[in-house]
Amino acid sequence: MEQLAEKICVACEDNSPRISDTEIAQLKPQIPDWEIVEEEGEARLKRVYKFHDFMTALSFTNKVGDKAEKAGHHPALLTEWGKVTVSWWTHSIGGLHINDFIMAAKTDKVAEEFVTK
Ligand SMILES: C[C@H](O)[C@H](O)[C@H]1CNC2=NC(N)=NC(=O)C2=N1
Repeated sequence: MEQLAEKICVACEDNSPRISDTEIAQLKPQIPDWEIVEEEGEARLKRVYKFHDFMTALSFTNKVGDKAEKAGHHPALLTEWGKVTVSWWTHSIGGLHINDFIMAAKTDKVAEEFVTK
């Protein structure tokens, strides 16, 4: 099974394909704690990470931000005391692309470096 967290985001254009239901069924088990939610009429991947304080949450946020900038694919990040809500979707196609699944898996890897609760 291809490991999502090891994959690299592909360039994404307006006409890139959304991820298929078959691919979602295959790949979702690698990111079990992520939910697929509908927001503003678009499917998004969303997960809340919990931390023991604000600065740890902020540090996690920055690390995810660095990964995003390097990958050229950017999440919505909501940093609060003790928690960060991360959402991934692909603006250019108004929904989910394989890149979002790759970045969700990479986000889980970043979280492994932190003490979460
Ligand atoms: C030109 C630039 O690469 C694009 O605008 C990228 C930037 N980061 C992005 N991030 C996300 N999540 N979706 C996009 O469609 C997207 N587009």
